[in-house]
Amino acid sequence: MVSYKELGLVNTRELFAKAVTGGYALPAYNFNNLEQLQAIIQACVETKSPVILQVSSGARKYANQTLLRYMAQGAVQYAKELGYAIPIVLHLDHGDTYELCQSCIEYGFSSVMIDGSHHAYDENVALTKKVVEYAHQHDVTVEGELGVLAGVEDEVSAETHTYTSPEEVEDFVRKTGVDSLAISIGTSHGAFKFKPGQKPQIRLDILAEIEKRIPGFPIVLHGSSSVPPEYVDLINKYGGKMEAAIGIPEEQLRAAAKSAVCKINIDSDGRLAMTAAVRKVFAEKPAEFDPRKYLGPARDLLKELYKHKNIEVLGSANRA
Ligand SMILES: O=C(CO)COP(=O)(O)O
Ligand SMILES: O=C[C@H](O)COP(=O)(O)O
Ligand SMILES: [Zn+2]
Ligand SMILES: [Zn+2]
Repeated sequence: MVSYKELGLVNTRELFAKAVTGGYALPAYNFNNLEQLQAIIQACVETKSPVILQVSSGARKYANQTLLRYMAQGAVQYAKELGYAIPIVLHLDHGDTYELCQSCIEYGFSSVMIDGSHHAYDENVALTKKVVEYAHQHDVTVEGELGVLAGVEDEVSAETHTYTSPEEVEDFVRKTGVDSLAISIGTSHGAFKFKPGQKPQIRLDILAEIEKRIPGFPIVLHGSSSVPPEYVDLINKYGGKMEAAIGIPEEQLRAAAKSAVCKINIDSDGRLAMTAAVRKVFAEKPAEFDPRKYLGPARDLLKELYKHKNIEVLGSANRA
């Protein structure tokens, strides 16, 4: 058993309490490699923002869970070296079993998500409650989920959104004891969230209804990339093919961040930024073959993106 506390990581409890009262949201950025982690930490140190580092199932398969864990734990020292000790949460994104959550907790994660939203309600309650009981023994915080996002998620795909039903949230939170709740209000994973011609719109009315039922309770939004057109244009300009990629407008996320939404998950925007930067180098300098010469610019653009998110969208800058 490795306690996250000995590693200098923090759980989400106090950070979420401050974010709810302060009217901002914490960034939850996924990472799979060194350059992404460097960009996240540099951006959050420079903007003095607390941060949630997320490890997904895809990341565990791609990069190895142990390696990612040591990297995130090392980030605590890295931030200090950069000159400012920001609060860092190491979070399991979309945990699907009790055993996985347990193993992450034993190896120093400070927060886990148990995503039981694909199960029947009662099974979701039972699974989430079981994870909470174990996690809380170690002062690890737990995110649950109610409602199903459209699109592909951990190889499971849903055609349409099943919006979170506001009637269920109070019962779910009370029965499970979760620390935060991910909801479905029209966001979705990936770069193709809306069809061309469709108005990109999330259901802030459902969010307001949910907040009425569980006032001040920390809410999480998944699938919250904005898919900046400038990145899509760069990708297409330099040989890519990503027509019709559409995300969540930033002003809607800004509005959500001011409410009880206190964690906003962003992964795809980072993928787009890196892809755009790498494609540009490949197109302009075809003889380049040192990975640092294209991953470096990718890291720089990524850092710029995260600083923008912290300052302009989430409001998490200067909250560390
Ligand atoms: O929700 C996410 C990770 O859990 C990421 O969402 P995006 O695909 O919109 O970046
Ligand atoms: O939930 C989705 C995240 O964007 C991570 O996805 P991934 O499993 O492909 O790494
Ligand atoms: Zn889910
Ligand atoms: Zn997600």
